[in-house]
Amino acid sequence: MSVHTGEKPLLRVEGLKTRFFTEEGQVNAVDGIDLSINDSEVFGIVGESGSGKSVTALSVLGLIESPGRITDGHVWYRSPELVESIGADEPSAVDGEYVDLQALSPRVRRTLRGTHFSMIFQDPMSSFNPSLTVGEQIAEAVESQQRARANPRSVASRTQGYGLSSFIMSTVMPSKRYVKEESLDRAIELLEMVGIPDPVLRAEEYPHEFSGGMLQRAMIAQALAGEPNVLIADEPTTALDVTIQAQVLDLLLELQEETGMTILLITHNLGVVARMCDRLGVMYAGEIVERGTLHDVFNDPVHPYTQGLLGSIPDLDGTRDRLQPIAGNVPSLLDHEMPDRCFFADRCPKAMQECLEKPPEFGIAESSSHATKCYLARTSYDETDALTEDYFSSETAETQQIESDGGTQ
Ligand SMILES: Nc1ncnc2c1ncn2[C@@H]1O[C@H](COP(=O)(O)OP(=O)(O)OP(=O)(O)O)[C@@H](O)[C@H]1O
Repeated sequence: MSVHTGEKPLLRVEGLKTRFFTEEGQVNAVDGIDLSINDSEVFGIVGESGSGKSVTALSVLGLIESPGRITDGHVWYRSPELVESIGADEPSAVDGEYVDLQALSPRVRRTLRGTHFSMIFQDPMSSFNPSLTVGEQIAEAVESQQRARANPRSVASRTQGYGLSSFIMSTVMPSKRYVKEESLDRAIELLEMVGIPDPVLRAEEYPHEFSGGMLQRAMIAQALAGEPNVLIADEPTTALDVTIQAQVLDLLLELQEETGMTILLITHNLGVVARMCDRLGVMYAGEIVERGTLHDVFNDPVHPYTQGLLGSIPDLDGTRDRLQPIAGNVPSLLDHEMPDRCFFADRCPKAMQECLEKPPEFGIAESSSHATKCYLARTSYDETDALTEDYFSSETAETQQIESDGGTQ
C-alpha cells in the first residue's frame, strides 16, 4: 500500500455521466462523478448494490453497451507513451501528457485493454474458454497484448461472448491453439507469480479443473499478461469464502507493490476497503458522495451515508454475525423518479430542511480534510435542525393523499 502525494493523477474522471435508455425511461446510473486516482495507489469505490460502481468501472474502460451510453464527461489518462504513439492521429483526444479516453476512436481504445487497463471480475469462469487449457489462454493473452503494444493502431478485434470479460476477449480470448512456446513459458511464470503451485502442470489443465480460488488467481495472471498500468477489480473476491478471499486480496496487494500498478477496486465491502485501499470514493445513487484518504474517511466520515456504511462494516475473519443494513433502499435511478433534492435525504437520520430544497454540492467541512457532497460539510449540524421520522411519514402520507385525491378526480 502506498499513499502517493504527486500532483499529477494517473486518471482524472471529470463530470462523467452514463445513462441507460430503457423502456421504463432513462436510468442515470452514473450521474456526473469526479474522481482522481494516483499512480500506484489502490483506490476503492464503495457503495451498496445498484449505486453505480460497476457502471463507473465499465465507463472508464469504454465498455458501456446499448441501451447505455456515456452522455457527458471525460476520462483523462496520463500516459506520455500513449500520447507519443497516437497523438498525431488523434490530436483532439490529447492534452499535454493526458489522453481523454472518451475522445479516442473505439479502435485505439480497444488496444488499451489488457495493455494499459485490465480488469478482473467476481466470476473467473467468465474469463476463460472452457475448451482450452488455462496455460494456452494466458499465453494467448501475452501474445495479444504484445501485438497491441507494438502497434496500437492495428489490434485484432476478436470479440467472443464470455460474459463481462468480453472486454479482455476483444483482444485475448483464443479460439484455437497456436501460441508460441515462449508465450507458454511466460504464462507459466505468470501462474507462478500469482501463487499457483505446480504451474507447469496446472498450465496444462482446463478451467473446470481449477478450484474457485485458483481460477481467480489464474484470472489475475491473465489480466497481468499485458503488464497493465491500471487493474480494475470489480468485486474480485465476493464469490470466495473468507479465507480464500483474504489470500486473494493479499496477493493483489503484493502484486501491486511488485509491479507498481494502480488498482481501482470496486466493492460493497468496507472491510475489503480497509484492508486494501489508500483512498476511496463512496458512491450512492450514481454519485460519489464522499471521497478522501482511507484514514480520513474512516476516522472522520462526514456524510451520514458513509457513517451508516461504517456502522455496518463487515469483517474479514467472519466474527461479526451480520451486516447492519442502512434503513430504506437505494432510490430508483430512473430520471423521472429522481427527486430534485439530496438523494439520501429520505434515509438520512440527519436530514434538514435544506436537504429537501435542492441537491448539495461538494464541500469540505471545517473539521475535516476531505470532500463530501452533503450540507453537513458546510453547515454545522444541530440536532434540532434534523427533520424527524414523523416528517417523512407525514410527507409520504401527504403524497399518497394527493395521489389518491388526484386519482379520484
Ligand atoms: N444494461 C443495463 N440496462 C439498464 N440499466 C442498467 C444496466 N446496467 C446497469 N444498469 C443500472 O445502473 C445502475 C447501477 O448499476 P451498477 O451495476 O453499476 O451498480 P453496482 O453499484 O455495481 O451494484 P452491484 O454491486 O449490484 O453490481 C442500476 O440501477 C442498474 O440497474
